[in-house]
Amino acid sequence: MKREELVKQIKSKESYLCIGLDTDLKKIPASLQKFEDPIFEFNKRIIDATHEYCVAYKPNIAFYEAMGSKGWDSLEKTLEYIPKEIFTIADAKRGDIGNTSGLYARAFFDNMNFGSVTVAPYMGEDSVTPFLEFKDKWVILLALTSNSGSKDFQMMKLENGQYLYQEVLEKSSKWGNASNLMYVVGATQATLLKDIRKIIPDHFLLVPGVGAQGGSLEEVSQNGMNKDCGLLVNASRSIIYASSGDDFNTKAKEEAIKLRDEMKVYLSKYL
Ligand SMILES: O=C(O)c1cc(=O)[nH]c(=O)n1[C@@H]1O[C@H](COP(=O)(O)O)[C@@H](O)[C@H]1O
Repeated sequence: MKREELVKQIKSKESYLCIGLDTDLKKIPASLQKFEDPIFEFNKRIIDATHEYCVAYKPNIAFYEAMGSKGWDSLEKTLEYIPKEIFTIADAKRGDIGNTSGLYARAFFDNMNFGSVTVAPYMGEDSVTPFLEFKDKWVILLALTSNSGSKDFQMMKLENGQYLYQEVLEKSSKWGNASNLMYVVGATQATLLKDIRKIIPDHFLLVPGVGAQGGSLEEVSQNGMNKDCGLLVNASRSIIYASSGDDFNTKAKEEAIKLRDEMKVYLSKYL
């Protein structure tokens, strides 16, 4: 997907919501277990109920990989089912020597038709650039993650006085551009978004960590928005498991609408 198409969708839906399809067989209602592919049935109902209110879906690949070949089937069917105008993120956190990264890129961009893939920056430039060679596809590079372990390396002070995550942003922003490279910044790190915007004013940010992890949507929006919105804010569990009963899809819809309504306000206030 081209950047202009993503921005257009955000403006027309008045939403920068990304819904995480972190679908766990143990958490989906008993009534769906009778289907041949309960994971797909669940995702299908979630997509039907929420697609008007979000601009992206992010299946976390771990939830599918954990189920072996059946899980990959559910993932492929889910990807096919997502309406074409919606941005898709393979949350796989890949990255390896260049030759191997090229194969990961083919897996998600050629074999499956994902619009983007999350990539870890740890192995450096040649591990990331193979993902950037695909037209209208995006790399979403981990910069400052939402978990407590982000302190272990990402917040390490370097000799030049910068934190490691700042160095990651500065250096990697030259590998691609604001039309093929985004960054992950956790919603729990919202206070640092103003500083992050000084380094990368134009790039889109994928911001997970509102909902179940407690990040503030208002703080993220106030500190992180740029002239094109520049944000995709993800919520997974708080939407897809808003109810554990058969009304899971209507409850998911309600949660998605709540977030979209809040986003509408912030788009008019901070954009
Ligand atoms: O790359 C991610 O999406 C990601 C990065 C990060 O720093 N923190 C984070 O929670 N995530 C993912 O975002 C989703 C968050 O899920 P919830 O906490 O249920 O909303 C999960 O799929 C995580 O793997």
